[in-house]
Amino acid sequence: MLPLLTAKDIRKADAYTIKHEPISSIDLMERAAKAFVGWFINHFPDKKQAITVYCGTGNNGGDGLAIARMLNEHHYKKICVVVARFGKKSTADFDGNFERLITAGIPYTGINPGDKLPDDKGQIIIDALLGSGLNKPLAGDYARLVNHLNDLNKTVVAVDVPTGLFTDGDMPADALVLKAGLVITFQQPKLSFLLPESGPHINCWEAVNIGLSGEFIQSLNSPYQFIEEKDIRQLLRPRPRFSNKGTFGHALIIAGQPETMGAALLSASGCAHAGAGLTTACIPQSGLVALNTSQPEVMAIMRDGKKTPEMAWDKFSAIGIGPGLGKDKQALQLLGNTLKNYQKPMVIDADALNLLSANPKLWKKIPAGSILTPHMKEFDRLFGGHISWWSRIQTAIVRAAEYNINILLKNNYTIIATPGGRVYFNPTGNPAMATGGMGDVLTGILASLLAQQHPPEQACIIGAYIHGKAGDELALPSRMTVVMPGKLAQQLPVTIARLTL
Ligand SMILES: NC(=O)C1=CN([C@@H]2O[C@H](COP(=O)(O)OP(=O)(O)OC[C@H]3O[C@@H](n4cnc5c(N)ncnc54)[C@H](O)[C@@H]3O)[C@@H](O)[C@H]2O)[C@@H](O)CC1
Ligand SMILES: Nc1ncnc2c1ncn2[C@@H]1O[C@H](COP(=O)(O)OP(=O)(O)O)[C@@H](O)[C@H]1O
Ligand SMILES: [K+]
Repeated sequence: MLPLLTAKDIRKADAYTIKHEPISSIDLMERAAKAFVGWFINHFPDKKQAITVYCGTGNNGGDGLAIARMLNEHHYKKICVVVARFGKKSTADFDGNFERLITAGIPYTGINPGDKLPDDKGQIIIDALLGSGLNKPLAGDYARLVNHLNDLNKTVVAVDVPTGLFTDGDMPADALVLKAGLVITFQQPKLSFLLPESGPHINCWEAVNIGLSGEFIQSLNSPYQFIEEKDIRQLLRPRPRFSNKGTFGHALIIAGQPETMGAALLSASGCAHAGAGLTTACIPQSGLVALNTSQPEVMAIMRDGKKTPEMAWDKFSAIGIGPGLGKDKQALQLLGNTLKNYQKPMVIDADALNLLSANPKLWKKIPAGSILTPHMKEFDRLFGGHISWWSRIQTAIVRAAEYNINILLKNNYTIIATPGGRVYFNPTGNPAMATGGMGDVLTGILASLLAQQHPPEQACIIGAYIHGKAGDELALPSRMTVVMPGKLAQQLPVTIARLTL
């Protein structure tokens, strides 16, 4: 896992590294600039392109000056530096790098408050105006400059953080930010890069290691963690040779209405393909032919639409409930009965979440360790409206602890909040997965992993990762715009095999 730090903690990690490595802060800046330049050269190898580096007078600006000098050393011929001197102060490392820039004979233009903004003949803009030190929304001269640069519609490469973007905390929806085609960010993605509010401002980002003390970063015990492939490789176990279907549990998927049988089929398919030993689907009677035809592997318990069928609850190692279930009286009764009769962690999704929102009495019946899988709208129905994704995360932390549950909030970077206060961000998945039925497959995967005895927190981490990874394997190589959920379910055994040692 890659710990994700807030700006405050990043400053602490910078200071610790400077003191204990030890390294002078200007040398750390040099290292950061070098890491940036390494990536920059890979992405933009054409050394004849005109590049303008816009620098503030803080350490982000100091990085910009060092980057301009290094690009010049790498024979980028047309480097132009613009220094925005909008404040009275500058940092010592900015000043140090300014001297080095002058010594290297690189020309620069200074702009002071109220000055006319210079023309820009560059093809590429490097944004080193403000970084993680942003402490208020852009206004005045900064706003004027950023609006001007946005209007130029050039390729912008941001240093560490796009100017105007807060790294964490609530972000106003209308925040002014210098839009970046690429952000080369230091040490770790900033938390805000993983939230939808950053979508309009960042096309893509790359994190480069600048060697901040790993030991110190771990000691901060950040609640925020970024899942990496190696974590999944550690968690997935090969199937033992002496095993049988009983070894991998029996999952029950309670889902579907006559008109939403597809949700039940997709969920059951996700469950079986993710490796449950046995999968049973509790479905409306009218769906039996569809189930038997499309998935002969899955067993059925039929519902007549009137009362909850008799079920031997104990024989199921895990339950997933909700996809396409409907919100009528029978669905409510079925959810109530399930919560009354089943005490092990279960997966609660879709209509089961909507029923829960409308019937808050059910909250106290949810088994400890259960997994709730809302998308944004379901989340807000459960917990009230939110002004930002940051505030949704804070609510998820509180509610996961209060109800002793895992909340898997679906998103481009799906967010998992655990009862112990951890927040995991899942890196896999892509927009080709934004298609109806995709969440139903995830519910099946999660129920399957619970049935296979993965503890709920692990099931969330593995489930979100392999779901997104299967989607990536299908969509990315051929730039497919849509991945069908049924196809994704079929891809799962391949994805899992590739990740199993
Ligand atoms: N040793 C370190 O601390 C390192 C820092 N690095 C760089 O340093 C950056 C952070 O530097 P700083 O903390 O100096 O901060 P910035 O350079 O991001 O900002 C400079 C100053 O601008 C002011 N400011 C904030 N918001 C403003 C606004 N809306 N309008 C006008 N002024 C505003 C603040 O007083 C802030 O300190 C990182 O993003 C990274 O690029 C890297 O060089 C790696 C090492
Ligand atoms: N742009 C995207 N990037 C990554 N994953 C996505 C994207 N869009 C959707 N997904 C994933 O697809 C699933 C969609 O779930 P959901 O909205 O519940 O679908 P449905 O209710 O139709 O089954 C979630 O797991 C989500 O993370
Ligand atoms: K910047």
